[in-house]
Amino acid sequence: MVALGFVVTEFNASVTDEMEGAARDAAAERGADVADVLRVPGVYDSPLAADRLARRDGVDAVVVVGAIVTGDTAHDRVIGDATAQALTDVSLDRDTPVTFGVSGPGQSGAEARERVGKGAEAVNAAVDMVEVLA
Ligand SMILES: Nc1c(NC[C@H](O)[C@H](O)[C@H](O)CO)[nH]c(=O)[nH]c1=O
Ligand SMILES: CC(=O)[C@@H](O)COP(=O)(O)O
Repeated sequence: MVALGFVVTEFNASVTDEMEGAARDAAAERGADVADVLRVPGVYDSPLAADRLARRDGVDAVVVVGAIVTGDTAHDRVIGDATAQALTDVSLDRDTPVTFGVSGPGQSGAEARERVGKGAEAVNAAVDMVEVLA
């Protein structure tokens, strides 16, 4: 059975709670175990938590769940770009799949609600990657 670590972000929690629920459903459908969950304040804070999970014995892949919404500045893009790169680095450094269940940037809160399936997509990608690399 594939063991997943989840990093779930609390910023925009009304959206990320739903994303986590869909991600858990997807894990159950794929027969994967959610072995560990770390909750962090926001997407920007997720790489260190992902790194910790990727180091843990028994975690085959890490799924990051979050939603970045647009404010008045380019802050959302800074968060998205920096985090995507950092999570890629964690995956390559730890030789462990780290999948990106993060919606945005460039979306409103309402648009984020239309994308709550991103967490489930990331679970499917994580299980696929573990199987491909086995
Ligand atoms: N604006 C969003 C954030 N901002 C918070 C950062 O992710 C981070 O927690 C803070 O800068 C402290 O390090 N986070 C999201 O997940 N989504 C956003 O839209
Ligand atoms: C992207 C956000 O939701 C927020 O943290 C930043 O908003 P702003 O660009 O208005 O500072």
